[in-house]
Amino acid sequence: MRHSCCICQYENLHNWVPICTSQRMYRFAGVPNEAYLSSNTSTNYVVSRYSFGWSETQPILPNQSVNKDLSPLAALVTSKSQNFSTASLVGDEKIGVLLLNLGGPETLEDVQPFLFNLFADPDIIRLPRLFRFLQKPLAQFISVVRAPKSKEGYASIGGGSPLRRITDAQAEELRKSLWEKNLPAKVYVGMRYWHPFTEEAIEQIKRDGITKLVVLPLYPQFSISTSGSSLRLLESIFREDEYLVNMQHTVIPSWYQREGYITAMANLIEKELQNFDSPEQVMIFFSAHGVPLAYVEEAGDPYKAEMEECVDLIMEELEKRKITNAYTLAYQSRVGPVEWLKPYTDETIIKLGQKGVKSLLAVPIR
Ligand SMILES: C=CC1=C(C)c2cc3[nH]c(cc4nc(cc5[nH]c(cc1n2)c(C)c5CCC(=O)O)C(CCC(=O)O)=C4C)c(C)c3C=C
Ligand SMILES: [Fe+2]
Repeated sequence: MRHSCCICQYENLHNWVPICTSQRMYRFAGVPNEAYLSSNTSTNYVVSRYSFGWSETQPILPNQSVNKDLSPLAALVTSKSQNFSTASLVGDEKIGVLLLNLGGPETLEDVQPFLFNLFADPDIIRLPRLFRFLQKPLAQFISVVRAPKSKEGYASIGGGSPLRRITDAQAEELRKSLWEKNLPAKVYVGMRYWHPFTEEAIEQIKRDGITKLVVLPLYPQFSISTSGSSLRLLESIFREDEYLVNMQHTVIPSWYQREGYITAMANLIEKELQNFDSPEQVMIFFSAHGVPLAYVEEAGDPYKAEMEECVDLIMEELEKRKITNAYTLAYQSRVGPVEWLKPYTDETIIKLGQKGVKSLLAVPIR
C-alpha cells in the first residue's frame, strides 16, 4: 500500500542502533556509519551466527513506553496445532522462533490508535532530548490528522490490514517446515504497533519456558525504522527481565541476500512475465517502501544499500535464466517536510510512460 507519513525528524538516530555479533548484541553509540557492516560482511555475519551457535543477551537500550492495550492471552501462539508439552524439546532445550513485524489495524476503528503507536515510536518521530515530553502529544495530534487519509487506504483494501493474517500463515508454514526437518520449535509473532504486540509474544515465550530463541524480523532488508525499532524494543524488554537475560538467543538482522529469498523472488517474476504478450518488452519495476533520506545519510541506515544489492541479486538470478529485461527501482513513500529516498515511485511511473514504456511488472519489495 502506498502511504505517506507526517512530520518525522531523524537526526541522531544512530544513538540507538542495535547490531549483533556471533556472541552478543552491541550498541554502537554515536558512530552512525561504522555501526553498520557492509552488506557482504553482514551476509557472513548472519551465516556465521547461525552456524556457530547462540548469542547471549546483553540488554543495553533505554526503555520506551507505547500506548498499547496488552491482553496476554490475545498473545501470539501462531499455530493452533502446535502442542508444546513434549514435542518442542531438543535435548533439554525448548526452542522458539520469534517473528517480528510491523502490525496493522484490523478494523477502521483501529486505525487512529495504531497510528498513535507508530508515531509515538521515537524511531519514527525523533525529537531532540529537550522535547521528548512532546512525543505522545505529538503522536496523538499527528495520528488524528493522518487517520482519515489512512482510513481511506485501509477501506480500499477491505477495511483493515491483512498483515496479521499473512504473518500468522508464514509462522505456521515455518513451524511445519522446521518440524519436517526434525527441528521442533514453537513460532511466535510479535508486532511493533498492533496486536499481537511484541510484549505479548515475550510473555508467551516465558510461559512456555523457551530456553533458546531465534529472533527473525520479517523485513528482508534492515532499516533502523523497522527491524531496528523492533530489536530496540526487544532489548529494552530483555534488559529488565531476569528470565530473558539468561535465555540464549540469536538475531537475524536481514536476509535479503539469502538464496531461498532471491530464488523465490526470481521465480515469481519469471512466472508473472509469462502473462504478457511480449514478456521481453516488459519493464520490471521494483517498488520499495523507502525511508527519509536523513536515515541513510545522517544515521547510517543500511536500508538503501541493502535494497539496491537485493535488486541486483534478483536481476543476476534472472540473467542466469536468460531473462534480461530492463528494470527500475523506485521508492513509494514520500512525506511532508522531509526528503525521502528517490526516485519516487509515482514520478518514475510517469517518466517511464513519457519515455514510451508500454508494459510494467510491479514488484513490491518492502
Ligand atoms: C513516518 C515514518 C515512517 C517510516 C520511517 C516508515 C518506514 C517503513 N515502513 C515500512 C513498512 C510498512 N509501513 C506501513 C504503514 C505505515 N508506515 C507509516 C510511516 C512510516 N513508515 C505509516 C503512517 C503507515 C500507516 C499507513 C498510512 O497511514 O499510510 C505498512 C503497512 C502495515 C499494515 O497495516 O499492514 C508497512 C508494511 C517499511 C518497510 C519501512 C522502512 C523501510
Ligand atoms: Fe511505513
